Amino acid sequence: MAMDAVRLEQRHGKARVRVGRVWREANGRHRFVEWSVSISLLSDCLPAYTHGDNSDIVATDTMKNTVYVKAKECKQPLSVEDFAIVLGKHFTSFYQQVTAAIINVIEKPWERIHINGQPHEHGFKLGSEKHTTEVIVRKSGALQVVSGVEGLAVLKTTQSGFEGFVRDNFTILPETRERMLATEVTASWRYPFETLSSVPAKEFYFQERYMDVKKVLIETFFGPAKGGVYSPSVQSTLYHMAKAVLARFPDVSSVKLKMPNLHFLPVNLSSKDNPVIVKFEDDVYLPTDEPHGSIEATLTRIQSKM
Ligand SMILES: O=c1[nH]c(=O)c2[nH]c(=O)[nH]c2[nH]1
Repeated sequence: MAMDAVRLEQRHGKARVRVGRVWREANGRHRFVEWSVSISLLSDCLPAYTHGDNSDIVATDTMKNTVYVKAKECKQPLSVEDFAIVLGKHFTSFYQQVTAAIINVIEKPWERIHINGQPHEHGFKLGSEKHTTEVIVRKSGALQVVSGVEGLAVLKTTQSGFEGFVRDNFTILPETRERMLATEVTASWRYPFETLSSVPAKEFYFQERYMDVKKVLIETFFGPAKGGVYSPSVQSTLYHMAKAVLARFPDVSSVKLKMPNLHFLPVNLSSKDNPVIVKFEDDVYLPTDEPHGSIEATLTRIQSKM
């Protein structure tokens, strides 16, 4: 049977290239990062798919090696975004057939250890949430930079409720103004820079922005240290968090938040003989993350240019 005409869309790359990089400062202090780098190249290499002709293929093994070469060449500490840009520039300028490079980097949260309040010269411990980025570099110099945080687990023991939702024959969830609220935030935010040359030259620009965005997300989730802030739903809290980021940072053009609702269920225990073994009084909960609510939204500035 003759086949209809087909269209082939393709990309190839190397996923999860792990690299650690130490920078040794003259004063004895070491800087350290651990990255997991994923590369995807867009290139005109259709003959490899259709005719077994690999002559235009950049080997994914070569892409892996490039990560180590570029890590070595970076003589100063840099952010995941800047490293992704270095790689993206390389692949799109070095290879004639590569039209775009999509680079994802996840940084492991190694944090400098403190001994008796003193920052250690070369000791680190693993923290929790991870700094992520996705950078797309095109041969033309067009650029897209998205930064993010992954695994930011937060919980508050009160100041959360859920009322006024649809009730039907299948609904058993009681309305409440008193519950726990727990989530593991995955956030990503997009910068308005559209070309390589418009990226701010300021050292650690992306790293600082990452710290600042995280701070705003956390402060908005919790509210003031005394009293906090009431959350009528995960949706509402998510929206306020995203809005706070856009309001505070003119150089962020959109924010995407994923906030699973990690339920803490009230515990009531009874038996045939003993109707009240444990009565729930906002004190004993069953933590569960399966199933969980899945709530996500993207908030975009309408005028996204600075
Ligand atoms: O904040 C919440 N949003 C929901 O959409 C939802 N659905 C649900 O069962 N509990 C909750 N809580």
